Amino acid sequence: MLEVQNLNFRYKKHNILENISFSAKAGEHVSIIGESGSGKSTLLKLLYGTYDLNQGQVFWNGEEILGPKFNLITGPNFMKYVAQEFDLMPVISVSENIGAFLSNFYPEEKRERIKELLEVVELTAFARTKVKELSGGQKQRVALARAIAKQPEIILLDEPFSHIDNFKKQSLRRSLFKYLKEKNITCIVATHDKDDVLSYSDRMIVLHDTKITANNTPKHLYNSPKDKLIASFFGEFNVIDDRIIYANQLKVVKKSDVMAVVKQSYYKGHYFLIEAELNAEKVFFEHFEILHIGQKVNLSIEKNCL
Ligand SMILES: Nc1ncnc2c1ncn2[C@@H]1O[C@H](COP(=O)(O)OP(=O)(O)OP(=O)(O)O)[C@@H](O)[C@H]1O
Repeated sequence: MLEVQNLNFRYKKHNILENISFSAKAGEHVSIIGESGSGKSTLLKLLYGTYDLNQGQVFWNGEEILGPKFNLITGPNFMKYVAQEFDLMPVISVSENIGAFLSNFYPEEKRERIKELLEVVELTAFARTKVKELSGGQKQRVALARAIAKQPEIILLDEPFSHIDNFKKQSLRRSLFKYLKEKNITCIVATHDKDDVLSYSDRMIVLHDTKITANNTPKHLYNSPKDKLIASFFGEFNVIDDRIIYANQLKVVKKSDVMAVVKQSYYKGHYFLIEAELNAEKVFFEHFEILHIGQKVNLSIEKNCL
């Protein structure tokens, strides 16, 4: 179990994180979200022992994770951290990078393990390719495979799919997160992407203004976003009578007391996002077909919680 107790950290005089406390059980998947610059990457680095804390403590199964003042080598061996800049060896192959920290005493097992890892990150076809010849997304996949090669107890992922294209992202996400759950590896992910969170995270921690402002299940935070920051993470929304109403909760109906004028329709694949004007304010709603500029529509709020 990871336990973070009253962590405080500043870069020089600039407070980045204050009074951060949370825990994560074995096998739990926790997402850290927040605006750019809110301290997500810094928090992961602190969990890994990259810097000394100004205050507070971090424990894994009761063992304290200490910073460079107390450790020559950053990062305990039960923990792996995949940074946004992946630190690979460019002139050796994908397989050699993935196997770099695996024991050479059992060559057959090592080969099998590398094969399994190449499958998890869908890089089997690139096994012999030199890392310097890979794209950014392919390098990121090598870094992920290398991090899980020795089966850590806990893995820290900083925007793990940021360089990976949409074609691959969905299947890679399913494959990696399923693998971590099966192996009971605790996973802490800093992300901007709701698709990393909604289907996979047990908990979601929101960082804002140096503090944790929410720590709950994604389902709870989606259904009851307590502020605009949380709602905006999940999608387009409106504030109507001081309530947050997602665009997909506002419906066009035959009759209602609320009339809006369509300003724009945005094609989204299986629906259109409609921007309209209601009492001189912008509103957004989803509709199954295009609506034309100037068209008047009646709207109604429909709570469609799962
Ligand atoms: N090495 C550093 N020295 C000084 N300030 C830093 C350093 N690294 C980050 N910061 C500052 O700390 C704050 C938090 O940065 P951090 O990278 O943790 O945010 P983030 O939430 O991960 O952002 P993003 O989503 O853009 O990756 C920012 O204001 C940043 O400028």
